[in-house]
Amino acid sequence: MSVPLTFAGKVVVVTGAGGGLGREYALAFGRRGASVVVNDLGGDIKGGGKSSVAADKVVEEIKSKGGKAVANYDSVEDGEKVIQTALDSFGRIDIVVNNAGILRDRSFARTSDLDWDLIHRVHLRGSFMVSRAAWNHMKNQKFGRIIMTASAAGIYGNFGQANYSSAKLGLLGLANTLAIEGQKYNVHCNTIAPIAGSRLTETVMPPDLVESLKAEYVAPLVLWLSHDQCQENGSLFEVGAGWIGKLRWERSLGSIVRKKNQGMSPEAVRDQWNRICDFTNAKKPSTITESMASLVEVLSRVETEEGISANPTRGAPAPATSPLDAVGQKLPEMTFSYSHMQSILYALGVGMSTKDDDHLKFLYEGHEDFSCLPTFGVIPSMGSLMDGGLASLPGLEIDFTRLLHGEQYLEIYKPLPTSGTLTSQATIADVLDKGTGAVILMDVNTYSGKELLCYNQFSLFIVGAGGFGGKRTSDKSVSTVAPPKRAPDVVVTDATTRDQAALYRLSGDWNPLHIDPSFAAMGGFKTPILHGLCSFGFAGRHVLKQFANNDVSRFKSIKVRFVKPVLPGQFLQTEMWEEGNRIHIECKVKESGAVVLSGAYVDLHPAGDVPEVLPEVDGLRSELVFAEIGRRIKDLGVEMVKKVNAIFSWEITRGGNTVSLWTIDLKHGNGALLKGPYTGKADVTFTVSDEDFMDVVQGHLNPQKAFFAGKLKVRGNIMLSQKLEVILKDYAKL
Ligand SMILES: CCCCCCC[C@@H](O)CC(=O)SCCNC(=O)CCNC(=O)[C@H](O)C(C)(C)COP(=O)(O)OP(=O)(O)OC[C@H]1O[C@@H](n2cnc3c(N)ncnc32)[C@H](O)[C@@H]1OP(=O)(O)O
Repeated sequence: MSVPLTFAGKVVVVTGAGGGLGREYALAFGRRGASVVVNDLGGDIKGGGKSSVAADKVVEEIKSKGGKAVANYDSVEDGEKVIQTALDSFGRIDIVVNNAGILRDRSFARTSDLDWDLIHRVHLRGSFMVSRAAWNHMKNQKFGRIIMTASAAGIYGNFGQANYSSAKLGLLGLANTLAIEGQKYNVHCNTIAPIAGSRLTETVMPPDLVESLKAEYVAPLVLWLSHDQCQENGSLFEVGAGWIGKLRWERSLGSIVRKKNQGMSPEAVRDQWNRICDFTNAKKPSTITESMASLVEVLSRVETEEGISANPTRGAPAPATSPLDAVGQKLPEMTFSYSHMQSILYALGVGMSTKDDDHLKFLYEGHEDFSCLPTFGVIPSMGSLMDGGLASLPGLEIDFTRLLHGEQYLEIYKPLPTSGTLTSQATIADVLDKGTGAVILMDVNTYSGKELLCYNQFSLFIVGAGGFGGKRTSDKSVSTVAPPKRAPDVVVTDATTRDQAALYRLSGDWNPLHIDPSFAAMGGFKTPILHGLCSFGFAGRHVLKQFANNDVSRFKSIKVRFVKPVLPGQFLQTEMWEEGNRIHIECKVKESGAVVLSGAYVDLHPAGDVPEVLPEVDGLRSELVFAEIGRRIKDLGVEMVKKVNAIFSWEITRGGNTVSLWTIDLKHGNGALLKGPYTGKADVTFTVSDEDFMDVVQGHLNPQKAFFAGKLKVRGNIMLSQKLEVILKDYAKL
């Protein structure tokens, strides 16, 4: 048996409680133990006259059944007096039911100033005055329930009720805001649109319909919404004849009607009208944040895309897409030109300072060893990605207020130049469904000319976008690694400044989340948060200094997971464990002790070990070749075969003749690249265009470079053993 809802100890004010719905509410509250203030001015339905009779009768009725009640005869416009009665009689106020109302129906053309003002004063201003008088009492006692009474006339409009409709829907707006402001004080405000046979409805409905719309079929909803067990807040209900339904907003997906850097024309609006009004796949924003978020997303799309031409099927509903559609998609090539200024700006952005002597090599272009920080490797693709490249992919309808940087892996193949022009190619490697969010894995290769300089794996966490039916893990993801279970070998504490994010963003991550308080609020943050890659840069340089003496050529790779946001101005504490050439990292916010970077590590090249440079390859390392080949083969979706083969080879052919054959023996050390005649069967064959072929044989074009540049094409069957793949992965970890 369910426990009855009681209101013992609670004090309720019901306005307009002399009859109809208000009377029913007052009686019901009285029966269930509440102390009731029965407010009624005793006027007629048009707002004329004044009498205490109506309220007194209801008070007597409540008392006669053993309840507690007092009458109040003030106008709701004197809200203070109404609430004062509750305070004087019962010492507190817990619940306000704004019910009082009058009608002055007129067709719009005949509505006088008085008709308009009177209705607004009683309904809208009256509810405001009574609620405001109760508000602070409710806030202070951390409990309050307010009911607003709207009407179907307000929601849908009704002939002859322009004044009433507008006041009634005004009440909904008032309630929505009170719900937000009261939430954290447990002061809830909901709105009902009752359809009940009352003095008001009698004037517009036939008597038999009025009969079935009894006030007693509305009161139970009011009581439930007023109870402390009920957590509903900011909602609107239609109720009548024993039926209750909840209402919400629905918004069409809409359409972008302008192009980047162009104005917006009424013709474009006309041409997109069907799409604008099409409710297929409609959204249901329930907060201003949700509503704004899609606008932000639209803005970012306008900046990158095509606008109208993005919707080739004019007038047709947008096709349903899934995040999984994005897997394997490549983004347009990105070009990034920079001078020493960007290198220096980045170094400042991740906390370098001239107060540390050994930072000068990163801050002064005249320094004899002027260098670019290795973690700058995340920057060349950042601007283009943030400019909307990512959002342009099918299936990735990213709500940017919900995008958090989840993880980052960066591998450097050659120290980054302090200036230059680099190109980057990005591919969506996978999309994961983490339940609480979606994770987008994006692989980015950055080249200087044809030379691969670095590889990034961005892992982007879209909060709330999970549940689309994707897989939870991916073999494409570079894993985090837990630190050893012992005290760290080195701990460095470093201050971020209040303007750290404002400075860091100048390096290309323009996400407003890090600077704009209102955007941050949309993402649920009290203040803008620091870029994940800024803390990443701090941690990276801590390792570089402590374990590699700031020698950038020793920095091989870095992986981090961002587990909690950092606020600009907080202290970062980087704990480091040395395990051979791997330095494990965990980063905390010193003030709170909260771990912010976890499972992180930096891999260093051994001291004194010049990275192995293949004679023919001009700077490319053999394991990189493996990793790249592995990635490319996987990209081709080749079926795995059980054949285990430690020799991986490919040949360059022309006219069916093998001209050059390259073999990688995975058994040998770091994977030496062997050149020479190979008598066995080649597992992989690549072909090359005549032009490129000539360049290769004449020594102008290195085969590996041609391969990376996509000039060597795969031909024939490719067989890749599982063992080989495992080995390739192991190489990636070296
Ligand atoms: C477009 C251009 C590219 C560049 C984009 C750059 C954008 C930048 O401007 C944006 C930023 O810099 S944001 C600032 C940096 N990031 C952060 O502060 C995020 C901090 N992390 C969090 O808040 C939570 O971990 C959070 C919210 C991420 C996850 O927390 P929960 O939802 O509570 O998840 P939880 O219950 O702990 O775990 C659920 C599953 O998700 C996995 N997971 C958790 N944290 C993850 C993370 N950080 N990255 C990836 N996966 C993560 C968990 O492992 C778990 O999955 P499983 O059960 O399979 O293990």
